[in-house]
Amino acid sequence: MKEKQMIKSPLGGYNLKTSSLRELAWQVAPNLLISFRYAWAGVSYAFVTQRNFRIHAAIATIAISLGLILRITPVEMAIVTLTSALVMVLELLNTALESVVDLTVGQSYHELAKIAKDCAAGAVLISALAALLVASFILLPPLFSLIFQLGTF
Ligand SMILES: Nc1ncnc2c1ncn2[C@@H]1O[C@H](COP(=O)(O)OP(=O)(O)OP(=O)(O)O)[C@@H](O)[C@H]1O
Repeated sequence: MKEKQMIKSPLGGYNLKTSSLRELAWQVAPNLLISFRYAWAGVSYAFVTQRNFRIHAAIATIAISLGLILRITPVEMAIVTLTSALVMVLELLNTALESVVDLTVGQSYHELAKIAKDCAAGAVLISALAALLVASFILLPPLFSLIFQLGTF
């Protein structure tokens, strides 16, 4: 049975809190499998429509494969995986935010829409730069030593 609670907000007014269903949602996933399917639909949408997401996915695949080939330690592997995933996660959030902004303001110019989109793009940029640095620190030394070893044969 659905339970509703009216919570007094500190800024005045009330927030409607429901224990199980979100009443304002057009549809709520009835089970975990369908939830997963919606999440996968989001990832597929980003992959098909966002060139940057495809680039990040390709770079992440290369970085993780290199890590396996170079036999870096499990902790290093975890760091490379996490930083690569972070870039893709932020790209997904950037795509979500762009959609919400476009839904709100349509094709009209709004200074706040610009701030929202620019900041979301900035978050992706910073995570990509950090991932590049992390990959350089972890992958380049063993890669260079492998190339050096191959060169000496
Ligand atoms: N409605 C708007 N009002 C004001 N500025 C906007 C608006 N829509 C987009 N812009 C500006 O145009 C830029 C590009 O918008 P767009 O929606 O293509 O985002 P993007 O980050 O370039 O997309 P992608 O991540 O797909 O490359 C934004 O970063 C923002 O500066």
